Amino acid sequence: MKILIAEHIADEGIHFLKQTGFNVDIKLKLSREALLDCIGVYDAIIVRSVTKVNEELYEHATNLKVVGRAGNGVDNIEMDGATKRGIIVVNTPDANTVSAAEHTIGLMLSMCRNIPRANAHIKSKQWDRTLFRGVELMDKTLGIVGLGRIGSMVATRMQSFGMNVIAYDPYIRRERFDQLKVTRIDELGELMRQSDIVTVHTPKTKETLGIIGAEEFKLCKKGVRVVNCARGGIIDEAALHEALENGTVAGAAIDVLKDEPHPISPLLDLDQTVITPHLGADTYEAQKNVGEAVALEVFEALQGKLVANAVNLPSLKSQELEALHPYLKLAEYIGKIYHQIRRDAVQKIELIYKGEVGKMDKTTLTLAYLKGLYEIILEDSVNYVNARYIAESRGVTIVEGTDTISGNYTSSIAAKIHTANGIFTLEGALFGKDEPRIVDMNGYAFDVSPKGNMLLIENIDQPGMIGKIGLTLGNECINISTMNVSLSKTSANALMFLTVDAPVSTESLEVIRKTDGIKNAWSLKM
Ligand SMILES: NC(=O)C1=CN([C@@H]2O[C@H](COP(=O)(O)OP(=O)(O)OC[C@H]3O[C@@H](n4cnc5c(N)ncnc54)[C@H](O)[C@@H]3O)[C@@H](O)[C@H]2O)C=CC1
Ligand SMILES: O=C(O)C(=O)COP(=O)(O)O
Repeated sequence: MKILIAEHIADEGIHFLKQTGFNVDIKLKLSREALLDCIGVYDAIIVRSVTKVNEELYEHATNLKVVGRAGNGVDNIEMDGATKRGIIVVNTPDANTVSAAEHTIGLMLSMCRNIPRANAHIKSKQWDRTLFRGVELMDKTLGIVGLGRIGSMVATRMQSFGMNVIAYDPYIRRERFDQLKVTRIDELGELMRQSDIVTVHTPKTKETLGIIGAEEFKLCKKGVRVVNCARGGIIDEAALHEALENGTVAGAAIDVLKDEPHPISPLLDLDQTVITPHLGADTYEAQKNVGEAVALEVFEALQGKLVANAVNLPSLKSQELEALHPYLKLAEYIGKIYHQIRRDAVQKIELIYKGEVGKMDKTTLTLAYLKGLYEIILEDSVNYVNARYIAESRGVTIVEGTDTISGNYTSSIAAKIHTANGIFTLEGALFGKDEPRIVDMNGYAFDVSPKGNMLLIENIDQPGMIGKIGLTLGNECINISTMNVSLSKTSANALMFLTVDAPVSTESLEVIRKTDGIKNAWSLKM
């Protein structure tokens, strides 16, 4: 596997990837043309916030399986393009939070006390103490837009400065505001009215781009100050420039610009601004954390593992993933069976999660089922990332449900596949901690461990069939490890699941199918 590191990450991360045996190329500052030229040979790319991972890049990246974002914001990565191609995008959202929060506070203090200008002044060998009078933070109101990881760290730290902290974040539960002792404000306009300093900590999205603009500045106290350590453009730069010039806004502290990495913003020319070149995550600690985290995630994602910080997958914590693992295996096995037996196009899938498994993350379990289902026909081109996309693009309706009652088992997953030619049902249960079993197929009861090479035989339920099948398989040099027979409750047929030592060839399958009393036979690979 080949990995391209396209932006600088810490040595710890590079070292980790190299010792895994992967082929690691470090090509920093490649021109766009050079990047597009070489990306085709890579299985993974690691970037920070500068490289645009977009449709143009995906079109050249014919081998790409993983995009590793060494950092938090993923606004430089086009998610739909990645998802439909099955490219997994991973990031490291917790690794640089402290640094970003501390930089926000550093910027805030620098702005309020005019530290950068005073520093430049004295370094030019001047000493005038009348030019830099600042303002205190104590007893001022800090308005936070976006009370997520960084916003809440800024909140608690600024409370220790004696600030009154209020926040606007409609997506965060009230309890979280109470827990942080932050006053919840229901409207952005109201936050603008009350704040002495406003700091933004949202991701850059269609909704947040320009969320603070000319209209919002009209609502502010005269002399408000603003901080943007999130993404360029969340505070509209033209509106901010105007508000700084007309005195509505007294100061702006900014780490991120709309046109970075090009230092062309008119904000750079104003005395009232303190600006850093996107340094929020630039500490030794954050870079070490980020580098190690992204390296591990890229390594795991390349091995097909479900990674905790996969951005285009449901988000799960590592402990949740661990608990989910045996159920994911079960869901995937159940998925794998249908297309090894039937070809009929799937119209609708009903998945019922029964018992304990009903309390777990159904979205991810359904992805595992769909991955299993499509792996049989699409092989490696399906994974957790694009499994649902594939189903939906084929017009398949997916219905998920739960049932607190799971019959004889603590947990089971029942799949009902609707096709133009009828319904196919399959149920799998988990035995012990992590043993998947097939317990029912189309009304035939079983207790089968789905593993390795298997054979499914449908035969007439008449004396001597087991011996006959044993003899036929023996003649074909097929060694049987286990055999599980189930009789139909409604017809004179039986179904038989066998585990065999080696794959059953098409020729042998034909011989088995022609054996007297055998109605059909399928070779399965689990
Ligand atoms: N300057 C730098 O070097 C760094 C910048 N960042 C940026 O910081 C930002 C925040 O990061 P985290 O706190 O980790 O993200 P987070 O996802 O933990 O928090 C973001 C919060 O914004 C809220 N939000 C989303 N849309 C909103 C809206 N329309 N109005 C109000 N609130 C809204 C969400 O509910 C969430 O609580 C991101 O843009 C990230 O890229 C992160 C690290 C370093
Ligand atoms: O992690 C983030 O979102 C950041 O903004 C840090 O970006 P960077 O990795 O320093 O280019």
